[in-house]
Amino acid sequence: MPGTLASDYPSWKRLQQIYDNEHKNLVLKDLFAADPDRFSKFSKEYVASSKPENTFLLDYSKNLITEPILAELLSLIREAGLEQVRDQMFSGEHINTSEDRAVLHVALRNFGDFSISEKGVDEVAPVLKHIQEFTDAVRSGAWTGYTGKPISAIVNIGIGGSDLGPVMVTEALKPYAKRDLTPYFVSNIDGTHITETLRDLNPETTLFIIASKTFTTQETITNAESAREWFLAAAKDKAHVAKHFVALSTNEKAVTSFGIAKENMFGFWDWVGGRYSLWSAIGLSIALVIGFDNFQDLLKGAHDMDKHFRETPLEENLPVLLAAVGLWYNDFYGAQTHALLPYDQYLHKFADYFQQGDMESNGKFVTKAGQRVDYQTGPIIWGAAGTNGQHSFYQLLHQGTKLVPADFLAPATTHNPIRGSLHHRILLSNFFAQPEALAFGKTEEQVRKEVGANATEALIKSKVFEGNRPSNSIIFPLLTPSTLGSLIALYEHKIFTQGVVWGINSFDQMGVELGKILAKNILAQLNAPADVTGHDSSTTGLIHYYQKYRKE
Ligand SMILES: O=P(O)(O)OC[C@H]1O[C@@H](O)[C@H](O)[C@@H](O)[C@@H]1O
Repeated sequence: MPGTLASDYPSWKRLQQIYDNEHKNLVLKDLFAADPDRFSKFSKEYVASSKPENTFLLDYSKNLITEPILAELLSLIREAGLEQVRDQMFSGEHINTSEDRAVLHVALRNFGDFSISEKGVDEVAPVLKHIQEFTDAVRSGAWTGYTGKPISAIVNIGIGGSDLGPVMVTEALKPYAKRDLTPYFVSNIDGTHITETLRDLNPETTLFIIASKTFTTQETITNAESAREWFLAAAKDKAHVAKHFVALSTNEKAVTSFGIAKENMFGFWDWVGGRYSLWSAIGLSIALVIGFDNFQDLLKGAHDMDKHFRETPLEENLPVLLAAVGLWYNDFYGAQTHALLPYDQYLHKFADYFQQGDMESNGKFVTKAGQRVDYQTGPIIWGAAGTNGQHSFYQLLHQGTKLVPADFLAPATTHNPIRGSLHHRILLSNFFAQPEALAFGKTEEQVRKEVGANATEALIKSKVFEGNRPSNSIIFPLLTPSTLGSLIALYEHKIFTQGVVWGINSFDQMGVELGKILAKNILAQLNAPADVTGHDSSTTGLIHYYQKYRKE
C-alpha cells in the first residue's frame, strides 16, 4: 500500500521473528533428510500455454526455506498488494508514478489476450508489420546499399536498454542467425568502440541502426554522427544515408533533424522502459539476425509467461516464487548479491543484461511515497557462463564468508552436440554438481578420511566445505526463441514483484542523472586550467593532471 514501508507489514515482522528464531536450524542437509518429498514440494514445471514444447523445470528446493516460511513470504507479497499492482500494470494504469507513465512492455507481446487501453497500444501491430517488411527486405537482399549490393553487416548504435537486450538475445539465439548478416554493437562513447568496429566494415554493405528511446543520449548521438561521417567519407552523397541509416526511437523530431527519413524510423512509446524495450522496435537488430518469425516466437514466449504471471495463484506462480526466496536472503539473511550462472555459452550475456534489468529497476532507497526505506532493496546482480566461473570466482561461493544466492540455468540438449554430446554431458555434470556441492558441502569428518593420518589440522580445515549455500536451478529442453522469451519475462516479473514489496518505483532511473549533468558541466571546462571551477580539490586535481597531457 502506498505510504507503507515493507517492514511495517505484519508478515514482515513475523518473518523477522522466524528468521531470528529459526535460521540457525535451517540446514539444507537436514531439511532434505527430514523430507523425502522435498524436491517435489519445492519444484515446478512450467509449460507455455501456446507452445507445450516451451517448458522448463524450476527447482527451488535447495533454498533455506520450509513450507511455513514460504507461505509467510507469499503473505508478504500479497500484503504488499502484488496482485493489485500487477493488474494495474496490465491494464495500463500509470504505475510509473514519478514520470506519470504506464508500464506496458506486456503490450508489446500481447497476442490478443489482454485488453489494454493506452495511447499507442494500437500502433504496436503496425510497427511490427514495418519490422517484418524491413527485415524481410534486408534478409532477402531486396534492400540494397548505395552501390546496389546487399547488406552484410548491421551496426546497432545504442546504450543501456537500447544495447544490452539486442546484444544478449542475438548472442543467445545465434543458432537461428542468418550467418551472412553479421551484427555489431557500438555503445561506449570511447572512440575506441566505434573505431574498432568500423575498421573492417565496408560502407557499401553496412546498415546502421540508431537505437535511442529519447534520441538525446550523448553517447549514442555522438557515435551516430561519427558513423555518418565515416559513411559519407565513402558514399559522398547525403542522399545515400537513407539506404544505410534507420532509427528506433520515440522522438520523431530528433530523428528527422538528424537526417533519417520518417519512413526509416521505427517508433515506440513512452510506456516502454529502456530496460524492457527489446520487445519493441529496439529489437530490430534481433529480428534482422534471426528473422521475423523467430522474433515473434520470442515475443510469444514472453507473452505466455505474462499470462502465467497474471493468472496463476501466487503459490504456483514462478516469478513470484523466485521473488519470494530472493526477498528472504536479501532482507532477512542480509545477502548483498545474487549470481546468475547460465550453463550455456549462448547465454554468456544474460547476467550483464539483468544487471541493468534488476539494478536499474530496484536499486532505490526511496519508496514511491517518498520515504527512506529501512531495509535492503535490489541486490547486486552478477555472473558468468559456466564452467568459466568455476575456474575463477566459485572459490568464494564455496568457501568465502559471504552468502551468495545463485540461479543455475541450463539446456538439457545443445545446438552443438559435437562428439555425441560429450561436451554437453560434461557441461551438465558441472551444472548438477555445483548446486549440490554448494548445498551439502563436505564435512571435516569426510576430509579426514580422505587426507589420511599425516595431514595437518590446518590442511584439514582448509578442505572443509560448510555447505548450506542456497541456489535455484532452471533446466529447459533447448534454448529456443520462445524459451528465451519466457525466461526473460520470468526474471522481469520477479524484479517487478520484489519492487512492489519494497514499495519502490521499478520503472524510473533518477539515479543515472546526476553524473550526466556533472559530466556536461565538466566537458565545458576541459580546455584550460583556468576554466576548472566549482569542484572539490580532488576533482580539480584530477582534471588539472589530465590537462597536462590533453591533446586534440
Ligand atoms: O534509449 P536511450 O534514450 O538512448 O537511453 C539509453 C539508456 O540511457 C540511460 O541513461 C538510462 O539509464 C537507460 O535506462 C537507458 O536505457
